[in-house]
Amino acid sequence: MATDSWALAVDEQEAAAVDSLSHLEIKDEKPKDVKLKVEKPKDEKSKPDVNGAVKTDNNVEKSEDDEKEDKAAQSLLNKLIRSNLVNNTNQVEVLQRDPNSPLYSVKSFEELRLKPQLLQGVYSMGFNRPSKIQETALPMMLAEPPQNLIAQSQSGTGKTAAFVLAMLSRVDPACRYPQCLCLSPTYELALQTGKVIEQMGKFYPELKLEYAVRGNKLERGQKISEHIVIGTPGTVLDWCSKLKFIDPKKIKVFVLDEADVMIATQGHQDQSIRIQRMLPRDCQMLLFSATFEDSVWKFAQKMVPDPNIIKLKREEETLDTIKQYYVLCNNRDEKFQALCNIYGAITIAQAMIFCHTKKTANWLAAELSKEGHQVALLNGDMMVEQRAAVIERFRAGKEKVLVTTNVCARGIDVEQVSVVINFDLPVDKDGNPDNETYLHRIGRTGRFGKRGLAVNMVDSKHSLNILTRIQEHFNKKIEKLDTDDLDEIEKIAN
Ligand SMILES: Nc1ncnc2c1ncn2[C@@H]1O[C@H](COP(=O)(O)OP(=O)(O)OP(=O)(O)O)[C@@H](O)[C@H]1O
Repeated sequence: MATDSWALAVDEQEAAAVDSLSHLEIKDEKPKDVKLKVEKPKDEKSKPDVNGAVKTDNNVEKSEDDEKEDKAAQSLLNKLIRSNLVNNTNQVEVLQRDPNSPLYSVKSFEELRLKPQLLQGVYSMGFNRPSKIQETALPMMLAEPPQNLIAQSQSGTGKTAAFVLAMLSRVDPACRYPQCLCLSPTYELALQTGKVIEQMGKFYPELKLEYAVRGNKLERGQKISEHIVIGTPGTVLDWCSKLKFIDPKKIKVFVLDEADVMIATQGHQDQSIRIQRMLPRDCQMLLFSATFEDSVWKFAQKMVPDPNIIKLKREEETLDTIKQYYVLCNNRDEKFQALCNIYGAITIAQAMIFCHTKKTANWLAAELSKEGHQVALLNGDMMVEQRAAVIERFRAGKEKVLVTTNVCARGIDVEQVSVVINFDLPVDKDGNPDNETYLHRIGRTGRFGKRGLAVNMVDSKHSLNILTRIQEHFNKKIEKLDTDDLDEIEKIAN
């Protein structure tokens, strides 16, 4: 990788996000600081929290920006802690624009007839064969004439790698202007995708990439010669319209990534639509989302005319292999005592403990540490990179207990964790049982049908009512456990 904007070594990923920005002029900020910031939309009223800490206390009513920050932070966290594909055995659902044309799917990257330098890039990333979603999405994205695509599949199933490969395949390096434009909801997510472009394009040094992100100030009147531009909607819109750094009429591929995160901010939706309207009719439009609720679908339809649609359902989680218990307590201290009794009676390899607020999580982590446990704490005040580091340590077994609020740990797979303790039961913002979160905390996918143990702490009539409703919802008995009876606790472990 010979150029300044591409000069990244694959094995120096951590330094890469900073390095890749080193050519950018960041006003009033050292480039090193920039990486840690969570991008705020331009219209946001300034908050005291300028260090990018993502405030995510569960019991605080969320503004639109908070919602978006949660989603964007979660998405970034997932990317930072993931090194492999998330496996999925579900069938891909395909809706073709032209149902009469044959549906191609590939089992190898060779079948795609990629340029050799791209195939080399793919293999150098350790990809042996296309992921489930890639099998169908890649032939569609690379077909001639180009076809539009809306694709939805869970985080970690290979969407980013797929559209990056599509963009790299379509670029003509001889034409020194932007031909592919990719929108990401935040600065950090744009950098993450940029890294994938850089890795996959490692053996294609003629291709150049530019980041259209806040802080990258180019000279007025300048035209960008890089082939691929990745950025956030506000800056990309400025570059396409007011500043005219990019000629949108020359864009051949337009990617909108993380549509579900994007739509959490009305401003971003509007900007994305305005950008889309500037593009030529024959521009290939590709939209990706990890989830597909109605709002995402409506937005997707506005953005992508005549699309093919690909969906890959999440693998179903089930409670079938989980033993569920509840413990009756009167207050927080009794809950803590019950927890200590459980730890005293059975050997727990690794456990995750969920609290409702970060205050409780902080308190509980401190108390457990005093008892001599090695405790990891995920707290809503931590920056995403710090959270990722905590999760990595926990995964590596450096700590045996992870105390967290839900917001910090949503979507983190807990395969190796056999015990989950709901120190507080999951409730939504109206105080009703949050069944989905309950399932995600303790459920196991069929394939990993390992046995697990879940203990729910109940400390009031209200929480007993929540528990009863959760039990009814899943139609699975949650047994009462007397934590003063050591023999009884021992039995549950067998
Ligand atoms: N064909 C493949 N073979 C092996 N690993 C792959 C393949 N495709 C992608 N990966 C790896 O799997 C992980 C997830 O891929 P990717 O980031 O593309 O998923 P995603 O669906 O875009 O996730 P998100 O929704 O979080 O952006 C990454 O570590 C990526 O390098």
